[in-house]
Amino acid sequence: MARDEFALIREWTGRSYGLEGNGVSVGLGDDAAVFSVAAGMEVVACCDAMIETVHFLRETMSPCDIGYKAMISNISDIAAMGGIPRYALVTIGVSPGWQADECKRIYEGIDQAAKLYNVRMIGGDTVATPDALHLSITLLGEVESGRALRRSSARAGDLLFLTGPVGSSAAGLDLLLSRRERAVEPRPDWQTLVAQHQRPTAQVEAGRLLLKSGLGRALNDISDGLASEAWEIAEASGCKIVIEAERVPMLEEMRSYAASVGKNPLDWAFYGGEDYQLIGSVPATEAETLAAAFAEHGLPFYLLGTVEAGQPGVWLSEQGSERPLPKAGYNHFKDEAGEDQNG
Ligand SMILES: Nc1ncnc2c1ncn2[C@@H]1O[C@H](COP(=O)(O)OP(=O)(O)O)[C@@H](O)[C@H]1O
Ligand SMILES: Cc1ncc(C[n+]2csc(CCOP(=O)(O)OP(=O)(O)O)c2C)c(N)n1
Ligand SMILES: [Mg+2]
Ligand SMILES: [Mg+2]
Ligand SMILES: [Mg+2]
Repeated sequence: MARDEFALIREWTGRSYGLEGNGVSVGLGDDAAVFSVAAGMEVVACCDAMIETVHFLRETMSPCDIGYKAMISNISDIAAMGGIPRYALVTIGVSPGWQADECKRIYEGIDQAAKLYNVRMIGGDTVATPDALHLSITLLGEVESGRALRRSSARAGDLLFLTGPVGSSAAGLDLLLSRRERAVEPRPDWQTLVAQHQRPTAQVEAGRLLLKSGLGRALNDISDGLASEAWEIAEASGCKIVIEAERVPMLEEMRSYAASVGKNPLDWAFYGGEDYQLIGSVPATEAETLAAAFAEHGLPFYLLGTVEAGQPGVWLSEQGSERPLPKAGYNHFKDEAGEDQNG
């Protein structure tokens, strides 16, 4: 890409360049951005990256999808704190083989998600990388002082809930990756699964409802799989979590695709990841009120288990018996057999 770095930044970030107002006193285009938060609010900040070959391949995601999903994974982490996403800082590492036009489309994806969730890009960094495309976003948001929803807040006597179906993204990825060797045409309704993988949604409205209603306790977003995120809550809160297998919400399209490839759909639900639904806990006495509040806002809400006193861990209740649910999920430094690749 024989082009000038500064001209490229102008081209890719065009709509955000120099934008001020609405809490931003210095926007994109200076050494750093300057913004303020409203009285009574704190800043909530997170950072997630997407790397070619690890988070996407050219054949699984278009440039626009890459930008969009990188924003969603960050917006989802703000949602999981009960916060309001506000400002984004975007770092792109461009490797040989990626054209300026493709990078522009990555920024179009970023822009689409930003518009949908009311986020403003206020800066970033542009660098060359030797091997694969890197996209890293830092997202800044606001949350009512002292009220962020933590992973450590689950208590014995709570019920466990989910804001939507899980396993769809992993099924969509499986569909995309097995495209070449598949003998039969995929069913048209399975396209929903591909869309869940490429263009997930972040549950900001649900996170805000949980915080504002005062009914939500622990909260976490599902990036590495239901099992892994439930384990994080159990360990941070010092509680035993029991998940009822038959209550785990899964799309009908996901079940039918899993059946067609001889896969147990629960494996994708527990260990797939990238669903960006929220998993949390609510005091059992408040669960009905919370379910009604979700229904009133037209938001899905599924109860799927209990939080109990006991050794921190996650158990699966299936056909009347309980067994430990392995603490597995997507892990950057382990292979599929669970071996640590770094020794
Ligand atoms: N390289 C790092 N340097 C500093 N903090 C990190 C790093 N990687 C992760 N963290 C922090 O560790 C925590 C867990 O990160 P992660 O598992 O990626 O969360 P999530 O799955 O919600 O995105 C977060 O507080 C995150 O900010
Ligand atoms: C080509 C390809 N292979 C595998 C995956 C699956 N995958 C990659 S990263 C990941 C987990 C989420 O990423 P991570 O960086 O751990 O996000 P975080 O938990 O920090 O939000 C999953 C399920 C994918 N999306 N694309
Ligand atoms: Mg992360
Ligand atoms: Mg998270
Ligand atoms: Mg994350």
